[in-house]
Amino acid sequence: MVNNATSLIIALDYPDAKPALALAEQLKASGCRLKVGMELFTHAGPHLVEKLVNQGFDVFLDLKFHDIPNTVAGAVKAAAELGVWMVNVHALGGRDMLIAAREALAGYPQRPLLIAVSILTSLETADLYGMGLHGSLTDNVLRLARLTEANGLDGLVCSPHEISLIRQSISTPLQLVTPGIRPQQSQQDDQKRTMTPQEALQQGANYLVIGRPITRAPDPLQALHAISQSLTV
Ligand SMILES: O=C(O)c1cc(=O)[nH]c(=O)n1[C@@H]1O[C@H](COP(=O)(O)O)[C@@H](O)[C@H]1O
Repeated sequence: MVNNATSLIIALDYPDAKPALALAEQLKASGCRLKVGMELFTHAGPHLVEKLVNQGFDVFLDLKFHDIPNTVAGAVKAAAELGVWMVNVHALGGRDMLIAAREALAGYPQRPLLIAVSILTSLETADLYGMGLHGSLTDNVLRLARLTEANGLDGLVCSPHEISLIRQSISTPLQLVTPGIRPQQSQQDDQKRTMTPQEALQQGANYLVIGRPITRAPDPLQALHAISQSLTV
């Protein structure tokens, strides 16, 4: 088990099952959780998700559902039936969609955590203007955080930069899931709102989603251990 492993969600963003299963094998004793996103899911499908669940991993199924309420309700049920630990929808799907997703999971004795994506960590204020979303980036994240809280979801995906504002403004202890995690000297890639793992935990993130700094490292386990070490100092 690595330090703070249960806060780490490793994004298995691979083009097929083979490298994903190979990394999962290396991570078995680490205590980390795994994320299957749309690239891997579209290639490898629900069978791979079940396989990881059966190996004992907590799996975050990150398909960011964003559709009409009936369709999203059916999709989150399908995720629950795969036995995943966490599933997400876009908060921009709106109130009725969020309620439909929550209600769809209500009957499952061991339901997944239902998390809403606020504003993607690859976006900044100028991008929001282009999409017709006015106000500052933090105004938009906070508005979606309030919508998420009001409709009874378990948590929110946001960047670590918004954590303290959300914690100050919202009394419900939402589970805050933060991608855009970059160790010192890592490439930013397509992420625009980033923070180091240590700072993100200090800000109060519940979970850190980390992909390429581990999966694209020459030695992913060594990269994970370096991140883990940085969390203890
Ligand atoms: O929902 C997500 O997980 C997510 C939301 C978001 O706003 N930004 C974001 O990067 N993600 C996911 O988090 C992971 C980040 O991967 P890296 O940028 O490689 O660390 C990817 O799998 C993204 O799909």
